[in-house]
Amino acid sequence: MIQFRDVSQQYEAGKPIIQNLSLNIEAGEFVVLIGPSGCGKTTLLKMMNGLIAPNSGEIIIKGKTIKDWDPIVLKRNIGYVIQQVGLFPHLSIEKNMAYPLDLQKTAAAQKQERARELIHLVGLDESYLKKYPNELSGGQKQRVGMARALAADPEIILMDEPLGAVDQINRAVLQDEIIRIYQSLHKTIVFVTHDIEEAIKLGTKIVVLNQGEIMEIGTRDDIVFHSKSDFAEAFIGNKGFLSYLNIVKIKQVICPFNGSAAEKDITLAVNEADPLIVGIRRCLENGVNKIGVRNANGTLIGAFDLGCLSRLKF
Ligand SMILES: Nc1ncnc2c1ncn2[C@@H]1O[C@H](COP(=O)(O)OP(=O)(O)OP(=O)(O)O)[C@@H](O)[C@H]1O
Repeated sequence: MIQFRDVSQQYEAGKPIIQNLSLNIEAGEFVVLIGPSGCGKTTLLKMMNGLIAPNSGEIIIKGKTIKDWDPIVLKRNIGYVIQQVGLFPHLSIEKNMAYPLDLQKTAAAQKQERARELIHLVGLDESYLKKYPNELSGGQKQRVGMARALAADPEIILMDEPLGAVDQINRAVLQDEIIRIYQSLHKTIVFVTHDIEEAIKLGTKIVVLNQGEIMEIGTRDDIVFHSKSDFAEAFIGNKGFLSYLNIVKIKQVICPFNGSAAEKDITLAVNEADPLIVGIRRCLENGVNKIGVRNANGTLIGAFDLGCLSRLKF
Protein backbone atom coordinates (compact mmCIF):
# COMPACT_ATOMS: atom_id res chain seq x y z
CA MET A 1 0.00 0.00 0.00
CA ILE A 2 2.84 2.40 0.96
CA GLN A 3 6.46 1.79 0.01
CA PHE A 4 9.54 3.86 0.74
CA ARG A 5 12.55 2.89 -1.35
CA ASP A 6 15.85 4.29 -0.19
CA VAL A 7 14.28 7.63 0.72
CA SER A 8 16.35 10.54 2.03
CA GLN A 9 15.17 13.96 3.05
CA GLN A 10 16.77 17.09 4.43
CA TYR A 11 15.31 20.51 5.10
CA GLU A 12 18.74 22.16 5.19
CA ALA A 13 21.85 21.15 3.25
CA GLY A 14 24.13 18.87 5.26
CA LYS A 15 21.49 18.07 7.91
CA PRO A 16 19.82 14.83 6.83
CA ILE A 17 16.51 14.14 8.57
CA ILE A 18 15.60 10.85 6.83
CA GLN A 19 18.47 8.67 5.69
CA ASN A 20 18.17 5.98 2.99
CA LEU A 21 14.99 4.67 4.54
CA SER A 22 13.11 1.72 3.06
CA LEU A 23 9.75 0.64 4.47
CA ASN A 24 6.91 -1.50 3.19
CA ILE A 25 3.42 -1.00 4.62
CA GLU A 26 0.88 -3.60 3.51
CA ALA A 27 -2.84 -2.92 3.08
CA GLY A 28 -4.68 -3.35 6.38
CA GLU A 29 -1.66 -2.93 8.62
CA PHE A 30 -1.69 -0.65 11.66
CA VAL A 31 1.84 0.71 11.64
CA VAL A 32 3.09 2.76 14.59
CA LEU A 33 6.12 5.02 14.19
CA ILE A 34 7.87 5.64 17.49
CA GLY A 35 11.16 7.28 18.38
CA PRO A 36 12.69 10.25 20.18
CA SER A 37 11.63 13.81 19.46
CA GLY A 38 13.04 15.07 16.18
CA CYS A 39 13.81 11.61 14.74
CA GLY A 40 11.67 12.31 11.66
CA LYS A 41 8.27 10.72 12.39
CA THR A 42 6.17 13.68 11.23
CA THR A 43 8.45 14.18 8.23
CA LEU A 44 7.74 10.57 7.19
CA LEU A 45 3.96 11.08 7.49
CA LYS A 46 4.15 14.30 5.48
CA MET A 47 6.05 12.48 2.77
CA MET A 48 3.34 9.80 2.65
CA ASN A 49 0.66 12.28 1.67
CA GLY A 50 2.86 14.35 -0.59
CA LEU A 51 3.20 17.42 1.67
CA ILE A 52 6.99 17.01 1.53
CA ALA A 53 8.89 15.54 -1.42
CA PRO A 54 11.97 13.39 -0.75
CA ASN A 55 15.36 14.62 -1.91
CA SER A 56 16.12 11.15 -3.21
CA GLY A 57 14.55 7.72 -3.37
CA GLU A 58 11.04 6.75 -4.29
CA ILE A 59 7.69 6.70 -2.49
CA ILE A 60 5.02 4.46 -3.95
CA ILE A 61 1.38 4.71 -2.88
CA LYS A 62 -1.01 2.01 -4.07
CA GLY A 63 1.44 0.87 -6.72
CA LYS A 64 2.00 4.33 -8.19
CA THR A 65 4.99 6.55 -7.53
CA ILE A 66 3.94 9.64 -5.59
CA LYS A 67 5.17 11.94 -8.36
CA ASP A 68 2.50 10.50 -10.66
CA TRP A 69 -0.38 11.14 -8.25
CA ASP A 70 -2.58 14.20 -8.71
CA PRO A 71 -2.01 15.88 -5.29
CA ILE A 72 -5.76 16.48 -4.81
CA VAL A 73 -6.68 12.88 -5.61
CA LEU A 74 -3.87 11.64 -3.34
CA LYS A 75 -5.16 13.72 -0.40
CA ARG A 76 -8.65 12.31 -1.00
CA ASN A 77 -7.21 8.81 -0.67
CA ILE A 78 -5.44 9.63 2.57
CA GLY A 79 -7.11 10.86 5.78
CA TYR A 80 -4.91 12.91 8.11
CA VAL A 81 -5.46 13.38 11.85
CA ILE A 82 -3.22 15.67 13.90
CA GLN A 83 -2.83 16.44 17.60
CA GLN A 84 -4.23 19.98 17.36
CA VAL A 85 -7.28 18.59 15.49
CA GLY A 86 -7.61 21.80 13.47
CA LEU A 87 -11.42 22.03 13.39
CA PHE A 88 -12.89 25.19 11.83
CA PRO A 89 -14.29 27.16 14.81
CA HIS A 90 -17.06 28.88 12.80
CA LEU A 91 -18.43 25.62 11.34
CA SER A 92 -20.76 23.21 13.14
CA ILE A 93 -19.48 19.71 13.93
CA GLU A 94 -21.60 18.39 11.06
CA LYS A 95 -20.01 20.84 8.61
CA ASN A 96 -16.53 20.18 9.98
CA MET A 97 -16.96 16.44 9.52
CA ALA A 98 -18.35 16.79 6.02
CA TYR A 99 -15.63 19.23 4.92
CA PRO A 100 -13.69 16.66 2.84
CA LEU A 101 -16.95 15.91 1.02
CA ASP A 102 -17.38 19.60 0.15
CA LEU A 103 -14.13 19.33 -1.76
CA GLN A 104 -15.67 16.46 -3.71
CA LYS A 105 -18.87 18.46 -4.31
CA THR A 106 -21.04 15.80 -2.67
CA ALA A 107 -24.80 16.51 -2.59
CA ALA A 108 -26.15 18.06 0.65
CA ALA A 109 -28.43 15.13 1.54
CA GLN A 110 -25.56 12.67 1.13
CA LYS A 111 -23.30 14.81 3.32
CA GLN A 112 -25.94 14.88 6.07
CA GLU A 113 -26.33 11.14 5.89
CA ARG A 114 -22.56 10.60 6.03
CA ALA A 115 -22.24 12.99 9.00
CA ARG A 116 -24.85 10.93 10.90
CA GLU A 117 -22.97 7.70 10.13
CA LEU A 118 -19.64 9.20 11.16
CA ILE A 119 -20.81 10.68 14.45
CA HIS A 120 -21.98 7.21 15.54
CA LEU A 121 -18.82 5.60 14.22
CA VAL A 122 -16.69 7.73 16.53
CA GLY A 123 -18.93 7.12 19.53
CA LEU A 124 -20.80 10.45 19.79
CA ASP A 125 -24.55 10.96 19.48
CA GLU A 126 -26.36 13.06 16.89
CA SER A 127 -26.91 15.98 19.29
CA TYR A 128 -23.25 16.90 18.65
CA LEU A 129 -23.85 17.55 14.97
CA LYS A 130 -25.26 21.03 15.58
CA LYS A 131 -22.68 22.01 18.20
CA TYR A 132 -19.54 24.06 17.55
CA PRO A 133 -15.94 23.04 18.32
CA ASN A 134 -15.68 25.32 21.38
CA GLU A 135 -18.54 23.36 23.01
CA LEU A 136 -16.56 20.09 22.91
CA SER A 137 -13.89 18.62 25.20
CA GLY A 138 -10.44 17.84 23.81
CA GLY A 139 -11.28 14.13 23.52
CA GLN A 140 -14.57 14.88 21.74
CA LYS A 141 -12.79 17.21 19.31
CA GLN A 142 -10.31 14.44 18.60
CA ARG A 143 -13.22 12.08 17.80
CA VAL A 144 -14.56 14.67 15.35
CA GLY A 145 -11.07 14.98 13.84
CA MET A 146 -11.06 11.22 13.28
CA ALA A 147 -14.54 11.34 11.77
CA ARG A 148 -13.43 14.06 9.38
CA ALA A 149 -10.41 12.02 8.32
CA LEU A 150 -12.75 9.10 7.57
CA ALA A 151 -15.42 11.18 5.81
CA ALA A 152 -14.29 10.58 2.24
CA ASP A 153 -13.68 6.89 3.03
CA PRO A 154 -9.93 6.97 2.31
CA GLU A 155 -8.03 3.68 2.32
CA ILE A 156 -5.11 5.14 4.25
CA ILE A 157 -5.30 7.11 7.51
CA LEU A 158 -2.28 8.97 8.84
CA MET A 159 -2.41 9.94 12.52
CA ASP A 160 0.20 12.26 13.99
CA GLU A 161 0.09 11.99 17.79
CA PRO A 162 -3.70 12.31 17.72
CA LEU A 163 -3.99 11.60 21.45
CA GLY A 164 -0.93 13.58 22.57
CA ALA A 165 -3.03 16.28 24.25
CA VAL A 166 -5.73 13.98 25.68
CA ASP A 167 -5.64 13.04 29.38
CA GLN A 168 -4.62 9.51 30.38
CA ILE A 169 -8.13 8.15 31.02
CA ASN A 170 -9.71 9.50 27.85
CA ARG A 171 -6.63 8.44 25.99
CA ALA A 172 -7.19 4.77 26.88
CA VAL A 173 -10.85 5.07 25.84
CA LEU A 174 -9.94 6.69 22.52
CA GLN A 175 -7.25 4.08 21.87
CA ASP A 176 -9.95 1.41 22.25
CA GLU A 177 -12.16 3.37 19.83
CA ILE A 178 -9.34 3.58 17.30
CA ILE A 179 -8.83 -0.19 17.55
CA ARG A 180 -12.58 -0.75 17.09
CA ILE A 181 -12.70 1.54 14.04
CA TYR A 182 -9.58 -0.09 12.57
CA GLN A 183 -11.02 -3.58 13.05
CA SER A 184 -14.39 -2.65 11.57
CA LEU A 185 -13.22 -0.58 8.59
CA HIS A 186 -10.01 -2.45 7.61
CA LYS A 187 -8.11 0.72 6.77
CA THR A 188 -4.35 1.01 6.53
CA ILE A 189 -3.24 3.20 9.44
CA VAL A 190 0.10 4.88 10.07
CA PHE A 191 0.19 6.31 13.59
CA VAL A 192 2.89 8.45 15.21
CA THR A 193 3.36 8.42 18.97
CA HIS A 194 5.89 9.07 21.74
CA ASP A 195 4.08 6.70 24.06
CA ILE A 196 5.50 3.17 24.24
CA GLU A 197 2.33 1.70 25.77
CA GLU A 198 0.25 3.25 22.98
CA ALA A 199 2.60 1.78 20.36
CA ILE A 200 2.47 -1.71 21.90
CA LYS A 201 -1.30 -1.52 22.27
CA LEU A 202 -2.20 -0.27 18.80
CA GLY A 203 0.39 -1.42 16.31
CA THR A 204 0.25 -4.59 14.27
CA LYS A 205 3.71 -3.44 13.19
CA ILE A 206 5.93 -1.11 15.20
CA VAL A 207 8.75 0.91 13.65
CA VAL A 208 11.38 2.26 16.07
CA LEU A 209 13.18 5.24 14.56
CA ASN A 210 16.25 7.20 15.54
CA GLN A 211 17.86 10.07 13.63
CA GLY A 212 15.92 9.31 10.48
CA GLU A 213 16.76 5.61 10.37
CA ILE A 214 14.80 2.49 11.23
CA MET A 215 16.36 0.86 14.26
CA GLU A 216 13.86 -1.98 14.58
CA ILE A 217 10.65 -3.09 12.92
CA GLY A 218 8.27 -5.87 13.88
CA THR A 219 5.26 -7.01 15.84
CA ARG A 220 4.90 -6.19 19.54
CA ASP A 221 6.35 -9.63 20.35
CA ASP A 222 9.36 -8.93 18.11
CA ILE A 223 9.93 -5.49 19.57
CA VAL A 224 9.54 -6.45 23.23
CA PHE A 225 11.23 -9.87 23.21
CA HIS A 226 13.48 -10.15 20.17
CA SER A 227 15.03 -6.76 19.73
CA LYS A 228 18.14 -6.91 17.59
CA SER A 229 19.08 -3.28 18.06
CA ASP A 230 20.66 -1.90 21.23
CA PHE A 231 18.92 1.40 20.63
CA ALA A 232 15.44 -0.17 20.32
CA GLU A 233 16.07 -2.40 23.31
CA ALA A 234 17.02 0.59 25.47
CA PHE A 235 14.21 2.74 24.09
CA ILE A 236 11.42 0.16 24.50
CA GLY A 237 12.99 -1.64 27.48
CA ASN A 238 11.08 -2.63 30.60
CA LYS A 239 8.37 -0.06 29.88
CA GLY A 240 7.56 -1.98 26.72
CA PHE A 241 7.54 -5.25 28.65
CA LEU A 242 5.16 -3.83 31.29
CA SER A 243 2.94 -2.44 28.53
CA TYR A 244 2.90 -5.88 26.94
CA LEU A 245 1.75 -7.47 30.23
CA ASN A 246 -0.88 -4.75 30.50
CA ILE A 247 -2.27 -5.40 27.03
CA VAL A 248 -2.09 -9.13 26.32
CA LYS A 249 -5.11 -10.93 27.77
CA ILE A 250 -5.02 -13.88 30.16
CA LYS A 251 -7.17 -15.89 27.77
CA GLN A 252 -4.10 -16.21 25.53
CA VAL A 253 -2.22 -18.26 28.13
CA ILE A 254 -4.99 -20.01 30.03
CA CYS A 255 -4.23 -23.64 31.00
CA PRO A 256 -7.06 -26.14 30.98
CA PHE A 257 -7.85 -27.78 34.33
CA ASN A 258 -6.27 -31.18 34.82
CA GLY A 259 -9.20 -32.25 37.00
CA SER A 260 -7.32 -32.49 40.31
CA ALA A 261 -9.23 -32.03 43.55
CA ALA A 262 -7.10 -28.99 44.41
CA GLU A 263 -8.21 -27.26 41.23
CA LYS A 264 -11.86 -27.85 42.01
CA ASP A 265 -11.30 -25.91 45.26
CA ILE A 266 -9.86 -22.84 43.57
CA THR A 267 -11.58 -19.77 44.97
CA LEU A 268 -9.28 -17.04 43.74
CA ALA A 269 -10.03 -16.20 40.13
CA VAL A 270 -9.51 -13.56 37.48
CA ASN A 271 -11.47 -12.93 34.29
CA GLU A 272 -10.30 -14.27 30.95
CA ALA A 273 -10.43 -10.72 29.55
CA ASP A 274 -8.09 -9.37 32.25
CA PRO A 275 -4.58 -8.48 31.14
CA LEU A 276 -1.69 -10.74 32.15
CA ILE A 277 -0.50 -8.22 34.69
CA VAL A 278 -3.69 -8.72 36.74
CA GLY A 279 -3.10 -12.48 36.96
CA ILE A 280 0.57 -12.06 37.89
CA ARG A 281 -0.30 -9.48 40.52
CA ARG A 282 -3.08 -11.60 42.02
CA CYS A 283 -0.70 -14.57 42.29
CA LEU A 284 2.03 -12.49 43.95
CA GLU A 285 -0.40 -10.75 46.33
CA ASN A 286 -1.71 -14.10 47.51
CA GLY A 287 1.56 -16.01 47.53
CA VAL A 288 0.26 -18.64 45.08
CA ASN A 289 1.40 -19.58 41.60
CA LYS A 290 -1.98 -20.64 40.25
CA ILE A 291 -5.44 -19.03 40.22
CA GLY A 292 -8.69 -19.77 38.41
CA VAL A 293 -9.95 -18.00 35.29
CA ARG A 294 -13.64 -17.24 34.75
CA ASN A 295 -15.40 -16.46 31.49
CA ALA A 296 -17.85 -13.58 31.01
CA ASN A 297 -20.64 -15.69 32.56
CA GLY A 298 -18.59 -16.26 35.71
CA THR A 299 -17.94 -19.94 34.97
CA LEU A 300 -14.51 -21.25 35.96
CA ILE A 301 -12.93 -22.33 32.67
CA GLY A 302 -9.29 -22.92 33.47
CA ALA A 303 -6.31 -21.72 35.43
CA PHE A 304 -3.72 -19.01 35.16
CA ASP A 305 -0.40 -20.31 36.34
CA LEU A 306 2.84 -18.33 36.39
CA GLY A 307 4.21 -21.25 34.37
CA CYS A 308 1.50 -20.55 31.74
CA LEU A 309 3.46 -17.52 30.65
CA SER A 310 5.76 -19.84 28.75
CA ARG A 311 2.75 -20.63 26.51
CA LEU A 312 3.05 -17.18 24.98
CA LYS A 313 4.57 -17.54 21.53
CA PHE A 314 7.21 -14.86 21.80
N1 LIG B 1 10.09 22.85 8.00
C1 LIG B 1 11.24 22.50 8.58
N2 LIG B 1 12.38 23.17 8.33
C2 LIG B 1 13.56 22.82 8.90
N3 LIG B 1 13.71 21.78 9.76
C3 LIG B 1 12.58 21.08 10.05
C4 LIG B 1 11.31 21.40 9.48
N4 LIG B 1 10.39 20.51 9.96
C5 LIG B 1 11.07 19.69 10.80
N5 LIG B 1 12.38 20.03 10.84
C6 LIG B 1 13.42 19.32 11.62
O1 LIG B 1 13.44 17.97 11.18
C7 LIG B 1 13.66 17.09 12.27
C8 LIG B 1 12.57 16.04 12.27
O2 LIG B 1 11.33 16.67 12.57
P1 LIG B 1 9.99 15.84 12.71
O3 LIG B 1 8.91 16.81 13.03
O4 LIG B 1 9.83 14.97 11.54
O5 LIG B 1 10.36 14.94 13.98
P2 LIG B 1 9.41 14.09 14.93
O6 LIG B 1 10.10 12.79 15.12
O7 LIG B 1 8.03 14.05 14.40
O8 LIG B 1 9.50 14.95 16.26
P3 LIG B 1 8.45 15.13 17.46
O9 LIG B 1 8.32 13.78 18.08
O10 LIG B 1 9.14 16.11 18.37
O11 LIG B 1 7.18 15.65 16.89
C9 LIG B 1 13.75 17.95 13.51
O12 LIG B 1 15.09 18.15 13.82
C10 LIG B 1 13.10 19.24 13.10
O13 LIG B 1 13.66 20.32 13.79
